[in-house]
This record gives sequence, C-alpha cells and structure tokens, in this order.
Amino acid sequence: MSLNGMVALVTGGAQGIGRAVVHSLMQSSVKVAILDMNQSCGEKCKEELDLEFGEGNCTFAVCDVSNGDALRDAFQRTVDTFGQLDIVINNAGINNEKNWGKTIEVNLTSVIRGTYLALEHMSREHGKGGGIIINVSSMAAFFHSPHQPVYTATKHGVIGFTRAMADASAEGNYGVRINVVCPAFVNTALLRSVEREDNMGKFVKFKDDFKSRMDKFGILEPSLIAEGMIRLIKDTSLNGAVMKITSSKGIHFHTYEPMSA
Ligand SMILES: NC(=O)C1=CN([C@@H]2O[C@H](COP(=O)(O)OP(=O)(O)OC[C@H]3O[C@@H](n4cnc5c(N)ncnc54)[C@H](O)[C@@H]3O)[C@@H](O)[C@H]2O)C=CC1
Ligand SMILES: CCCCCC(=O)/C=C/[C@H]1[C@H](O)CC(=O)[C@@H]1CCCCCCC(=O)O
Repeated sequence: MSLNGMVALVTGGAQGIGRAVVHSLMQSSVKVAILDMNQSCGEKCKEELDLEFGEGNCTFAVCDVSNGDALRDAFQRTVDTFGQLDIVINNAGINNEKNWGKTIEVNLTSVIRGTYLALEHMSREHGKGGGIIINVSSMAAFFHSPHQPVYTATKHGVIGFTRAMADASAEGNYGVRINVVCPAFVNTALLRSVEREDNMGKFVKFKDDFKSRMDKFGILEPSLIAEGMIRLIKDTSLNGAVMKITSSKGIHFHTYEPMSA
C-alpha cells in the first residue's frame, strides 16, 4: 500500500515517538500536520523537516490537545491547508501523577476527542472517504507498577476505547481502521521525567523499582515505534489490533480470548 499523497495529523509530534513517526511518514511522501504544545520544539522540528523534505510538506501548530476547541480548529486547519485527511495519530501523552486530572485529560479524554474529530473528517458516515487512526497506549496497560497508577489507568482506557471504536467502525461501515500501539520503555524526554517529584508526587519514592525495570527490560528507540505504526497504517487487514513493542519480542500483537456465546 503506497502512502504517497496522503495527509496525516500527529499530536505531540514535535519530539520523541511523535517526531519519529512524522519523519517516517514524510519519507513515504505523506504531508503531515504536527500539533504540539511545545512551540520552540515544534518550530525547530518543522525547520529541520523543511530542510530535509522541502517546504510545504508539513505544518506545525501550537495546540494543547486538552483544549477541545483548539484541537477542533487544528483538525479543520489541516484539511483547509492540505485538502484532505487520511491518517490521524493520537500520540500526545504525559506522565504526571501529581496533577493526575491533567494526565487523564491529555492521555485519555484527548485521545477520545481526537478519534471523534478524525472520524468527522474521514468516516463514510460523514460522507468522507475513509482513513486510519492510531491511538498510543503503553505496555503499562499490561505490566503495572506502583510508580504510575493514573498513567496506567489512562493507557488501559485507550486500549478499551480503541477496540470498541474499531468494532463500531467495522459494524457501521465507517471505512476507518482504528488500531492501538503499546510500546515498552522508549528513549524520549517522557522517560526521563519519571525521577522528578513535580511529576510523580508521592509516587516518586518508587522510582528505583521503575528504573530497575528499565535496566531489566531495556530501552527502545523511537524509530522502532514509528516502524510499528507504519505497519499498522499499511496493513489493510488490521482494525482493532493491539500492537505491543518490546525489547524481547520486538513488534508483535496481543491476542484476546474470543467472546464466548
Ligand atoms: N517514552 C516511553 O517510554 C513511552 C511512551 N509512550 C507514549 O508515547 C506517547 C509519546 O510519548 P514520548 O514520545 O515518549 O514523549 P515526549 O515527551 O518525548 O513527547 C511527547 C510530546 O507531546 C507533547 N505534549 C504533551 N502534552 C501535550 C498536550 N496537552 N497537547 C499537545 N502536545 C502535548 C509534548 O510537548 C511532547 O512534544 C505518549 O502517549 C506516551 O504515553 C508509551 C509507552 C512508552
Ligand atoms: C512515563 C514513561 C513511560 C514509561 C513507559 C511505560 O509506558 C511503562 C511501562 C511500564 C509499567 O509502568 C511497569 C512496567 O513494567 C512497564 C514496562 C514493561 C515492559 C515489559 C517488556 C517485557 C518484554 O520485553 O517482553
């Protein structure tokens, strides 16, 4: 499946995993709208991508995904600029146990809102031509730790929501495939935030347990997560898939018991 000429929107695309998938998409000649709340990082990212791929192939907008109106405007501006929308990656995430309400807003509520907005612009229900959505969860949805209870809850939520929406899309003939990716530890700024009291609050005392898991399980590079996402986009048989990415098994899929009668 060629991605040439498609248009993607990536939240939290200025650095880390988001930035890696933006780069992979642009290597496949996809035009990309990068949304991020970090203005300096986003502008630097766009400058570098313009140099590598030429101007006009990506946009950057400052957008806090937890602001529903701002997110709606950013989706509309993407379609106004590039004329269509084919791929949406709800990637922006934080790990803040102190301000846990914000963590729910960014990691779960905004993924739900981003999915609904993506459907407004891509679903056959709305007279559009179809598309692909990837929501970013985590291996925290499979291995819990005392260090990040609310982060873990949001990542469980992202999987449940994505699987149910994938069923709704299939049953409702939306023409949109919706999948979820669950990386283990990845070498990004987010991972480095786990030692900070201002992020972790009282749970910071469990950081040594968390760090020893990092030593045990290893740390992945963002490019591997981007590779997994490109596979989710290109494999037209995948809808409701739960992709896990770990050091020991690489890119693989979680399987669930079939529903009994
Ligand atoms: N790094 C890791 O070990 C893992 C990360 N993940 C998930 O991958 C996703 C990306 O994380 P990383 O690349 O590691 O983090 P990162 O911190 O390197 O990048 C996240 C980007 O999202 C942006 N962002 C944060 N809150 C935002 C908001 N409200 N609105 C718009 N942009 C916002 C940040 O400015 C940043 O540029 C997150 O959902 C995270 O939970 C999942 C498993 C492991
Ligand atoms: C905020 C930084 C994000 C940290 C990455 C993440 O999402 C964490 C997940 C861990 C969870 O909180 C406790 C764990 O043990 C998780 C990681 C487990 C990875 C297991 C990989 C096993 C394998 O290689 O087969």
